[in-house]
Amino acid sequence: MSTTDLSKQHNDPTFNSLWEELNWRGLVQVSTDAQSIEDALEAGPITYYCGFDPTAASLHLGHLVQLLLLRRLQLGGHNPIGLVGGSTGLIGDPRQTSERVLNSRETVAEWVELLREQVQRFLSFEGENAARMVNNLDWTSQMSAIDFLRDVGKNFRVGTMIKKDIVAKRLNSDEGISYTEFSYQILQGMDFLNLYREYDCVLQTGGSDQWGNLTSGTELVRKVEGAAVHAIGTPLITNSDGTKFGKSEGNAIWLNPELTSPYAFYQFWLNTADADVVDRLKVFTFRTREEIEELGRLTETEPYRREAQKALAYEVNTLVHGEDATRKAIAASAAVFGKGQFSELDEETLGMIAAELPHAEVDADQTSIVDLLVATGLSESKSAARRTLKEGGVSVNNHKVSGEDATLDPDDLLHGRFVLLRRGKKNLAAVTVV
Ligand SMILES: N[C@@H](Cc1ccc(O)cc1)C(=O)O
Repeated sequence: MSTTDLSKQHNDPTFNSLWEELNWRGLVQVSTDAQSIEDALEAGPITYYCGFDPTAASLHLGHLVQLLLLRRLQLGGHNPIGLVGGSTGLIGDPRQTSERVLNSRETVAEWVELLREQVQRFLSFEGENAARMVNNLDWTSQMSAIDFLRDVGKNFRVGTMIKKDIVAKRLNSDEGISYTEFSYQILQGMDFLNLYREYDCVLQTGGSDQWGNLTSGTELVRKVEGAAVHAIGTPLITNSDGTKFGKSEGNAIWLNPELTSPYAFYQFWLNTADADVVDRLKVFTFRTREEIEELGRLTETEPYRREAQKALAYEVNTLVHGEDATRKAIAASAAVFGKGQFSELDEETLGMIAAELPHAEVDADQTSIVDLLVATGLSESKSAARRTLKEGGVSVNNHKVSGEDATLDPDDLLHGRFVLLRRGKKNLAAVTVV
């Protein structure tokens, strides 16, 4: 990922407080005492943290809500701590469904480093409230089992632990829950205590599904230190039509451009439903209330212009992949929708497009358009392909071709290997010549 210029973002000065803005953006689903949090945020810089577990080689869209919340609080003058879960990643936060498979220590350590880089991009490490990165393996790897049970475990009541939402669900499932995953909440609680002691950290943020773990920390700090610390749980993002947010054809949308290309990422946001786009702008961009309300009005009066979706896709893509990648993604989208030239795109961008389309690999001597229409699946048969060609419904790189025996020109091979074939207005496929 490239570096984003974070200095361009700011909180909206029209709100009475940062807390009010977070609520307007719909970022607070659940929290410890709201008034105390608002007061603490107003009283002066506080230190807060959010943790990320290495369960994969990249963070995904669910994490982006947290990354941007970290950023919003830092823009408000507060001191962020980004935590990577070098130890918690070895244990596994219980999921509702089933026990996790343990990953090797090497894999977890590798992923920790990849995540650390991703988290860092959303924080500023300069100025008075410079961010800090920590790894919870640093305060757990040397701890003995005896110390853990005597010093930490004594503060946890099993009765309380089994009432936590996800633990309760797992306990009542056929599969049950291992002692390992059951202990997870103690580790996360210990993190908060440690960060409270070390850095005076008084707020933890996370998804609302983290509520059990968040309160494990606030309760531990209260018990051991007699201090009131806070937690904010953000809502799970849902699509208004009931489909799952953050997936494209069942696949997760990753922040790593090698796992989800900036082009696919841009498309994902561009496809946001009218009914959801205002909510997404609130959560995933730094647009002001006024700007978002205006985009909401445009969505109502002129939905076909998709101004809100374009603003959303532009901004989120820029936040995650940088301005240059976004410009290329926009040019690529224009070409895909027949409003721009494929020949103007660079090789990498064409590769991203090809990866998202029906696709055929052919030899250099296979130049018959009829054959290519069939190979890519754009036409069901050679006779169907001939018919479409005769009707003038086929284009190569957005240029109409005609004649049943049309063939590819060497010039048609973009960057020596890509051809974009279109049938009708909407059906696009890629051919790579190997
Ligand atoms: N449990 C969090 C990650 C986390 C780990 C350690 C912490 O101290 C905080 C958060 C999650 O799965 O998303």
